Amino acid sequence: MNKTKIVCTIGPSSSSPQVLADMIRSGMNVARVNFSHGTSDEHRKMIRSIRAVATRLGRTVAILVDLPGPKIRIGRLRLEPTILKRGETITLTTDPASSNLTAIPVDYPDLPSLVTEGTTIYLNDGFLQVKVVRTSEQEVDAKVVIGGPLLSHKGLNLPGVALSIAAVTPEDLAHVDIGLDEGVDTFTISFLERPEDIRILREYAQKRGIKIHIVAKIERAGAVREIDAILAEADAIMIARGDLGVQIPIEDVPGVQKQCILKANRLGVPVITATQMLESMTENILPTRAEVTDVANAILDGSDAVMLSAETATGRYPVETVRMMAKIARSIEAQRTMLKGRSQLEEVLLLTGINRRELTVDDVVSLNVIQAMHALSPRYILTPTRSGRAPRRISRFKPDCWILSFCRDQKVAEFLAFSYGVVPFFVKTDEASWHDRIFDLISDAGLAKTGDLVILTEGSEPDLAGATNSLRIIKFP
Ligand SMILES: Nc1ncnc2c1ncn2[C@@H]1O[C@H](COP(=O)(O)OP(=O)(O)OP(=O)(O)O)[C@@H](O)[C@H]1O
Ligand SMILES: CC(=O)C(=O)O
Ligand SMILES: [K+]
Ligand SMILES: [Mg+2]
Repeated sequence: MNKTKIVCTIGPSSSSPQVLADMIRSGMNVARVNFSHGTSDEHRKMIRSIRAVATRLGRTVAILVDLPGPKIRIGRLRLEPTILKRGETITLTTDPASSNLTAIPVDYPDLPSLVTEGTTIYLNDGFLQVKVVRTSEQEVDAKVVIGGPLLSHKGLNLPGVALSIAAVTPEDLAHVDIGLDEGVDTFTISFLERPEDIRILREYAQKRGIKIHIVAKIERAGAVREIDAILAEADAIMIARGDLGVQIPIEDVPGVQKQCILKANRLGVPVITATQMLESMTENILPTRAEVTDVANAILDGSDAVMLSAETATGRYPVETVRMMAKIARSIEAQRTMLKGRSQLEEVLLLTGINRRELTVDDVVSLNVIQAMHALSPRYILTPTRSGRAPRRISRFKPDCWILSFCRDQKVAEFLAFSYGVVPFFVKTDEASWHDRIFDLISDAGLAKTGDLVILTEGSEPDLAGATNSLRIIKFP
C-alpha cells in the first residue's frame, strides 16, 4: 500500500460501480465530486454510488465536494467542440437567449464590464487565448490569439482582474446543503483570496449543527499572498495548479508549490498537489517521464495527497492511471530516507526550537516520535486522537512507519484519509482506557504479533482535543 493519499475526480469515465470498485482496489482514498459539472441529481447519485461501492468492499473512501466558487465558465456550446481559429473574431455573450447562434455563451453577467479593449481572456486553463476588441452590454468581441478546440463548461480566466463576488456564492451554499444532506462533510472553496470566506462557510454549516472540514484551493495570486492566514483557518489546502498556472505566471508555479507544501507541513495541515499530474494518461496508457517525475517530486517535497482530475473524470484509462499513481508513490516512498535523510521540516523545526525556543509541546512530542522511529524502527506508531491533530503532527514529517490512528468520531477518522501514512480506525467505545481496545483491534486485524515494538502517543486527559503530551515505547503484549 502507498502512504501518499490518492484523490480521484469522479466523472463520466469513472461513475460506474465496476470502475469505482477497481479504482478503490487500486489505491483511491478520496473521491472528488466536482459540483462545477453536472446536475444536483447527478451529484447525489454519484455520492450514493461511491458510498455503496466502498461499503461493499469494506473500504473507507472519503468524499470531497468541490464547490464551483466564482470561477467563470463557458456555457453549453451548440457545436462540440467549437474550433477557434487564430486571427478570427469571436463573440462571447452573457445573454442566455442570445439570437447570435455562433456566439459563445458565458455564465457571468459582469464579464463585459470587467474587460476592456486589449484585455487577454484565457480559456480552458490558458490553452486558448483571445484579446478583447470591443464590448457592449451583453457581449464581448475578441480576436483569437491562440486557437484550438473549445468544449462546453471549460473555465475562463482573467488574471489580475478583481472579481466582484465572494468565494462562497449563494449557489455554493445550495451545493453545501446537498452535500450535508448526503452526509458529506468535506468541501473545497475554489478561487478564494481571503480567509474570511473559510469562516463564512464554516459558520453556515455550524448553523445546521454540523462541523465540516474545509479544503482551501490555492489558485489565485491573492491566495498565494494570504497563504499564512489561509493555513491558519483551513483544515487542508489544495495547490490547484490548473487555474493557478493562469492566474500567476506558469513558471512561478513550482516555487509556489514548494513554499505552500513546506508551510502546510510546518503546521500539520494536509496538502494536496493537484492537476495535470498524469495528464497524458487521459489519452495514453503510459504517462510521460516528466509526469512520473513531477508526481515523485511532489511526494518527496511533502505532499500528503496527489490528485487526478480529467485523468479519472473523462480519461480513457481511469483505473490504469490510479494504479500508475500508486506505483510511483510506493517506489519513491521507499527511497525517501535514502534520498533525503532527515526531512527538511525536521531540520527547520529542530533549528527554530534550539535557536529560538519556539517549539510547542506537540512539536516536541511529534519530533520525539520521529527520533524514536529512526532509532528503533518500530512496527507502528499508534495514535489515539480526538480531533485528528496528534496523527497529523506526526504525519507532517512523512515517516517511513505507518501511523495507525484511533478515533471515536467517524467524521474525524474519515478526514484522516487526507494525511500521509495515516490509517484511521473508527472505534466505537466510551472506555476511559483505549489501550486494551486498541491492542485487541490490531491483533484481531492480524497487523502485529506479540513482541513487536510499537510507539504509542498519549494525552494525560484523553477526552481533550490537542492534549497529547507523551509517548511510550512498548512491546506488543
Ligand atoms: N462530473 C463531470 N462530468 C463531466 N466532466 C467532468 C466531470 N468532472 C470533471 N469533468 C471534466 O474533467 C476535466 C477536469 O476536471 P476538473 O475537476 O479539474 O475540472 P475543471 O473544469 O478544470 O475545474 P476546477 O478548476 O473546478 O477543477 C474538466 O474540465 C471536465 O471537462
Ligand atoms: C483543481 C483545480 O481547481 C485547478 O487545478 O484549478
Ligand atoms: K470546482
Ligand atoms: Mg480550479
